Amino acid sequence: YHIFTSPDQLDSTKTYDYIIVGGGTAGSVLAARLSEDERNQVLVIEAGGRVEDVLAIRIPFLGPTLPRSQVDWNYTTIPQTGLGNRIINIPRGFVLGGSSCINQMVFHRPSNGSWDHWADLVDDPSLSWEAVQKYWLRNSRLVDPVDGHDTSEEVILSAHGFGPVNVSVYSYTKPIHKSIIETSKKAVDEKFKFNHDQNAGSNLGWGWQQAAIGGGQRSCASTAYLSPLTNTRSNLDILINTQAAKLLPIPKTSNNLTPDLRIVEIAQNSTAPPICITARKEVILSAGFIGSPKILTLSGIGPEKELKRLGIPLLLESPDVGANLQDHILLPLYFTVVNGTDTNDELSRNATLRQEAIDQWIANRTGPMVNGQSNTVAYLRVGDDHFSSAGVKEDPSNGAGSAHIEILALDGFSRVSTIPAPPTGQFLTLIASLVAPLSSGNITFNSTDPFAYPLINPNFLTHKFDQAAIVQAMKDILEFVQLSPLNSLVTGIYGSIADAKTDAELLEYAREYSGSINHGSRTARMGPYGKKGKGWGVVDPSYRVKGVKGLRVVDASVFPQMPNVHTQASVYILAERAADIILGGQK
Ligand SMILES: Cc1cc2nc3c(=O)[nH]c(=O)nc-3n(C[C@H](O)[C@H](O)[C@H](O)COP(=O)(O)OP(=O)(O)OC[C@H]3O[C@@H](n4cnc5c(N)ncnc54)[C@H](O)[C@@H]3O)c2cc1C
Repeated sequence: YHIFTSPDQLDSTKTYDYIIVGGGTAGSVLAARLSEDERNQVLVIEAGGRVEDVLAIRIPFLGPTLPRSQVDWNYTTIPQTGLGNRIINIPRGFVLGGSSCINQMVFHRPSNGSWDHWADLVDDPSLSWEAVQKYWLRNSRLVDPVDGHDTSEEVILSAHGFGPVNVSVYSYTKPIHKSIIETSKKAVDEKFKFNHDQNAGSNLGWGWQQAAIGGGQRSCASTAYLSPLTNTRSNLDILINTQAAKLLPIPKTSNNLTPDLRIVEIAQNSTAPPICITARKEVILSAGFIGSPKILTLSGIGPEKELKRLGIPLLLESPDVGANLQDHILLPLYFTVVNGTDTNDELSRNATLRQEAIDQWIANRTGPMVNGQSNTVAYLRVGDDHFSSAGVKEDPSNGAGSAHIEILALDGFSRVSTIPAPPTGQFLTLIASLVAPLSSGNITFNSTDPFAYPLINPNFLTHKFDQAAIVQAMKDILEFVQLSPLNSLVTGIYGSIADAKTDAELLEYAREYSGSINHGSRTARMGPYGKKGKGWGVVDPSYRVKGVKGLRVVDASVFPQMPNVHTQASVYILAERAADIILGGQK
């Protein structure tokens, strides 16, 4: 493909069949797949720069250094009433490959029942587990960890595919994680049972964590889908460092009143003169759960009241644009472990050790830098009484095989909260996450400047169910660390959580220390064909924006309901499916 850094480098006589706005996780998949047919001329417009320019993207252990760096959009929420009015960081990848290049690489597809539930919600069987299986297989593949250890007890090879994203389990497994898995294998309580492969249909129980890492390097949308095409695909152009501001309708040539939104207005900053490019076939928005509703709104597609307030002429009333925002919260609980246990604490504290590890990684892609931060993970359900006591009639998850809460195990004191890392000692961090939240908010805007930041309000921890579920997650963690053999490694609880005895005190701790695990979604939700208006979604099951022509949205904003796992694999699967639908339509 050709890469351009400024719009004036584009050949002004060249035209494109497809314009993809946002070269992130979904956008990179679409760019690679749509350009497989050499008759298609494809243009990607990406706000950020190139992955190759940032070493920390490639080194898995350095993942946590990427948020708040130059490859992050650096968004924040408005004050969150459920979290003591704190403002929460919302990182998003500002780079070709998007958030897949700055995320923590955990790689989980939702359970089999989740997909079937989504298919029911949007009334389209082509979203069922069985129907999307081919997209899972097409997207990722299991590779050996760099230490070459036998993984047959850790994953089920036959559940995995042959796609470009490399996925592996941890190398050089640490004693804490061995102990966690041993504990789960011995646990009497079903909820803590060992799961041989959390990507094989059921996510529930403890398992060895799978991460988008191969050959010791992060495998993201950019390196997996685009890098292999660097010297091929003359029909793919990628324009970086450039933002799409809004979409404009093609001037009408007939009495057809449906707006045809194939003109993209782009600019490099708010003072640069905007340039318009027209797609012959379609524009696809893949600008993420913040970028896509923003572009729709600035183009006059959104809730009428909101557009009026902003003074944007209404093109199409679409009440769900920017609505239904949900995210998963993250809450770390810290434990001291037996003195001298081999954890990552020294690596995190000692700059010389870290540099040596980076040098080793650069020399031969081995050593501690080849791993992400977590290594074992559990997905759990809460009891049905949690629904009724919160006044909830339906199970908030995607069904009986899906989780409400997650526990991520990190060896060492993880720097994911405002609690300062202690200068000495060895730690285990167990992060509680709510993966089936009912708290829901929105994205709104207070400016028509495409470069202005929106108001992001996930309304974290405002729903009664979420409050009960996070307390349950904390109790589950406190129960698990007392089980054998893990209880012989864990020596105590660290921090003020040790004093929390009642549910109310546990909830207070959660309000004080929760942040986002960065799974924002649903701001241009998918709904069934034919149904329009509030609650029926922004796009149909073929990702077409309802009520206009020439425009689809393909990214995390279209999830019909939150995945009850980490979100990237769902984005990849939905993007592979979108490419298939688009290419199928042109045959
Ligand atoms: C710090 C962090 C940690 C995470 N950890 C995990 C994890 O461990 N496991 C997991 O499964 N998921 C994780 N996630 C979530 C997951 O990465 C995202 O859900 C997924 O990557 C979203 O994909 P997307 O295509 O919707 O958006 P993105 O990948 O964010 O892509 C959107 C792209 O559009 C570009 N863009 C936006 N606006 C414009 C515009 N106006 N013009 C041009 N370009 C634009 C952006 O720069 C970006 O490249 C994490 C996310 C973050 C940020």
